[in-house]
Amino acid sequence: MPVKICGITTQGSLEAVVAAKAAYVGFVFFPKSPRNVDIATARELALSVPDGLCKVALTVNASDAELDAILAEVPIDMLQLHGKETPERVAEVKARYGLPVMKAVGVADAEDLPALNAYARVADQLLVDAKPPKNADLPGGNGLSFDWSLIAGRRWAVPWMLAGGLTPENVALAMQMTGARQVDVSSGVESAPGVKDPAKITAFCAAAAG
Ligand SMILES: O=C(O)c1ccccc1NCC(=O)[C@H](O)[C@H](O)COP(=O)(O)O
Repeated sequence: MPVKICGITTQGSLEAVVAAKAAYVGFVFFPKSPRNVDIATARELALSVPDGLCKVALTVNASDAELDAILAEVPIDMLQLHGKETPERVAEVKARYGLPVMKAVGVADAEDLPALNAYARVADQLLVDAKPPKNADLPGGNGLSFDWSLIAGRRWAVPWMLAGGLTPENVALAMQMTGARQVDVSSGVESAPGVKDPAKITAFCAAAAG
């Protein structure tokens, strides 16, 4: 299933992700997030992920020391950089850790689109997400959509995922309107901030599969 379920914090929700045959599972390392996991918890969860499900570590403007600490303990397959990391920093992280890097880019209007081309030159994947509101506590995971027509029919040099305010109810339309072949969700499969709902995970993956 071309789906990333982001912000998994418990074994129960991880089981739902596995059962729904998602392709990616995301662990959030950002203390302000209701989905934050500490390294020990992430390690325990990641060790129980079956082969074939890509384990993504999501960080925000992380230093080398912070990334070193995560990667020393948690078996991670991909890094998601969700802060203000520059293209140079993306390239540096890729070279230092030898892992695929997905760069999240926030979109609110057409002025945000050129950044996607710049990051496509250095990242392995793009996450095309809604731009957070000004003064938001979180740079992602806000349950907000952007105007999908802004990226309708657009393509980049690397694979990309659509994110931002997706739900089991709107994901099929979002994929149809944008041409996205991969999608990412967090709030849209929760019953409360940080609390994943297994039934919504199942419904989301089924709706994304078409
Ligand atoms: O999810 C978080 O709490 C989070 C915190 C800090 C940076 C990024 C975060 N989430 C990034 C994601 O990949 C989300 O899945 C993506 O922004 C979509 O979120 P949502 O609109 O809630 O589905």
